[in-house]
Amino acid sequence: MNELDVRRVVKAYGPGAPVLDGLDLSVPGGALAAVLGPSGCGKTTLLRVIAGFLKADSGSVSVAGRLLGGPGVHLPPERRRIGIVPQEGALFPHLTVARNIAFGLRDLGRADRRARVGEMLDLVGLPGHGERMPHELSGGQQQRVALARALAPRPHLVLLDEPFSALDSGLRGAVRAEVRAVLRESGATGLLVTHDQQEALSTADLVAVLRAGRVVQCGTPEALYHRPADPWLASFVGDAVLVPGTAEKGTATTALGRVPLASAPDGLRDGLVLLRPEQLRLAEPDAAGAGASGVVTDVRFFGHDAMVTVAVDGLDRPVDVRTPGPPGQVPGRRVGIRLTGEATLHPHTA
Ligand SMILES: Nc1ncnc2c1ncn2[C@@H]1O[C@H](COP(=O)(O)OP(=O)(O)OP(=O)(O)O)[C@@H](O)[C@H]1O
Repeated sequence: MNELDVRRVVKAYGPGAPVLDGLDLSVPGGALAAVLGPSGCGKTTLLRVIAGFLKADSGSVSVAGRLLGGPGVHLPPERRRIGIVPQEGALFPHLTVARNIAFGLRDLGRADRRARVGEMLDLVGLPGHGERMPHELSGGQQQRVALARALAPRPHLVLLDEPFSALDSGLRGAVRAEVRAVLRESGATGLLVTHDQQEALSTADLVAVLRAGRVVQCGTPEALYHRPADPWLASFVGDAVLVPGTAEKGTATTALGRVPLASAPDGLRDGLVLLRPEQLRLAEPDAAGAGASGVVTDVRFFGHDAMVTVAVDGLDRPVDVRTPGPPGQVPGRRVGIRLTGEATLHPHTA
């Protein structure tokens, strides 16, 4: 199985703090991993180090057990067997779709090249489009051709650098799903760089969040969302409700009620309890099971759901409750709150 292994990679552009500061990242063969982080955190730098366009100051990069960059080793990009799907304008505008896809297949004979281009066009759902010019395709079709071009030489790893950012939002979801399906079918390992949390959570098997030059957490989308390493990360990947609480025997007691803990640092008793707004349910103020009550201060309706802000008795800051469908609430109404699921506990200082 193919596998990407990035070990303790350091990369600085100048005398200041390094952009990558001892970064570790492993991606199992066949998985699609997303590298997610705020603008300027070093995502593109990491991609360029893996691809071989940049040399790391120290550390190593291996793919499929082969050392590509490390002490005394720096293979050029064309010898790394890595495919790249860049942001936009990815295709050579003066070449047909077939010639774009055949670009990395110069080592094959004519007949084999032709056959491989045909296979790739089928794989990305564009059979018969080989003689078109890139400008004759939609944005989504162009990205599929870019993916076909990257996959054609059978790379061990495909790097996707914000490949959906130029697509309008209506098209983005569909193209993402197609790209994911094509990558699965090809069996290639993928690394998708994005600053879009929804994209990372909905598209990737694994999400690695970058901050201050390191991966702060790498896990499945579910683990990242429900067991975030710290409150910053929790807020970065979604909406978070943070309330003070006390832990005892795996359960936290808060002003919102009691909730089982999915994780807590060893020995931590008092801290911040982290929940997602959809774990809070509105109830009648005196309903059985309601752990708290308060007054609705704001209601925002998003169509598929709504966010209801509640000033809870005993809490300094209001909390957000996500409710499905029309909220059926108005500011000023008194409501109860019930907690569901599990929470995580974090130190106050985190
Ligand atoms: N060639 C360069 N020379 C000097 N500094 C650079 C260079 N390239 C990037 N940087 C700096 O390194 C940091 C990380 O940049 P990088 O492009 O890797 O971040 P990113 O996470 O991809 O950001 P974005 O999401 O905005 O694309 C930034 O502070 C950037 O200004």
